[in-house]
Amino acid sequence: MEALRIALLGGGTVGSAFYGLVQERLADFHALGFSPRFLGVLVRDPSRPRPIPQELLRLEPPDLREADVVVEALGGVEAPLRLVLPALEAGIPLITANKALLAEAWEALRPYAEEGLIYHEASVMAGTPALSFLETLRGSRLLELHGILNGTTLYILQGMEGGQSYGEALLEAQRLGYAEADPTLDVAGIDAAHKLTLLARLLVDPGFPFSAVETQGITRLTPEHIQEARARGERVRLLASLYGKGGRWRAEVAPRRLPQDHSLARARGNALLVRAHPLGEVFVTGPGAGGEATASGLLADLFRLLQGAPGHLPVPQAQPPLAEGSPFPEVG
Ligand SMILES: NC(=O)C1=CN([C@@H]2O[C@H](COP(=O)(O)OP(=O)(O)OC[C@H]3O[C@@H](n4cnc5c(N)ncnc54)[C@H](OP(=O)(O)O)[C@@H]3O)[C@@H](O)[C@H]2O)C=CC1
Ligand SMILES: N[C@@H](CC=O)C(=O)O
Repeated sequence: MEALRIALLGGGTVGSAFYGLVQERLADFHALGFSPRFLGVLVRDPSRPRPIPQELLRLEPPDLREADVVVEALGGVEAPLRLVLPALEAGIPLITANKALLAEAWEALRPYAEEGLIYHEASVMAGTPALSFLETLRGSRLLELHGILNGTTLYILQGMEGGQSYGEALLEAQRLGYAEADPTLDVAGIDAAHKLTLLARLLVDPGFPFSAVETQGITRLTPEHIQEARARGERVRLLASLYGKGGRWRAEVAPRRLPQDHSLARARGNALLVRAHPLGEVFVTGPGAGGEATASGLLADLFRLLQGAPGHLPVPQAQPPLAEGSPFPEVG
């Protein structure tokens, strides 16, 4: 049995769930010939209660170059970047759920992603296949993509449809561990824009800039918008859309009106709808936030790594759109 030394950065909602899931799935590691061992778990406040043994908690990161794999669930950009870069330089693979890091620090991380050292299934739609789903679609050319990529805003919009207030629904999403540490990232559409950037790099342009995503959130939506949509037989969802317009890719995050019987409107979880040539239309839906759902995505990546598969590779070169897309109407 080969030892597998894991350095875990972050022991919050996601990091704690990942630690627990590794313990629960020891038999699967053993079946692959590995015995996992945590070198340490980086946190800010070791006195906070969490389901990780106290002796593993670290205020300073363990030496990441002693790890076989670094799993990052800290959040933010600067702090994780400073920690993971030396490990990547040393050729140590990184598994991360941190879409902000990938979206905003791409210039530094791209060479390692192109080497296959970065695994990030959990960064988009948590454990529901989004990146692996889109990788298979590379056999076709993307025509357009529309996704519900943020669980917090979906939860808020569903709550408002059921008569909850915006504030109550947001608090509940935070309690469930769906929201970012700074929930402005969710409600202002920035988290969905981070995720859309990653999907664009995987499918249409390896250098797609985060700044190119036109982003609106749900903060100016009122209960009246939701009720008016319902009266018209529609639902409002925060959609992340990537489509061709005037020969260029447009990436937008905005609240959109969907017919209530549309697959995206009916989805209870996060969802991704893709039209591609010659494949046609494909749709995937499932949980896109929460500790366990995200830990499942991280663990899938760890198994992928142990079985010799590379990380998530950006598309090799930019591809112009084949056709004009048809985004859903915006609200208001
Ligand atoms: N929650 C979710 O549903 C999902 C989250 N993600 C991503 O996963 C990552 C983690 O999210 P989540 O677990 O929810 O966040 P939390 O805030 O619950 O956890 C963050 C963890 O990182 C630690 N931490 C943060 N900054 C530092 C630092 N500078 N130094 C040392 N420790 C630090 C915190 O320590 P302490 O506990 O002491 O405060 C905490 O343990 C984020 O990138 C998020 O976007 C991705 C998909 C879904
Ligand atoms: N805050 C995010 C967590 C998962 O990425 C969300 O609500 O979707």
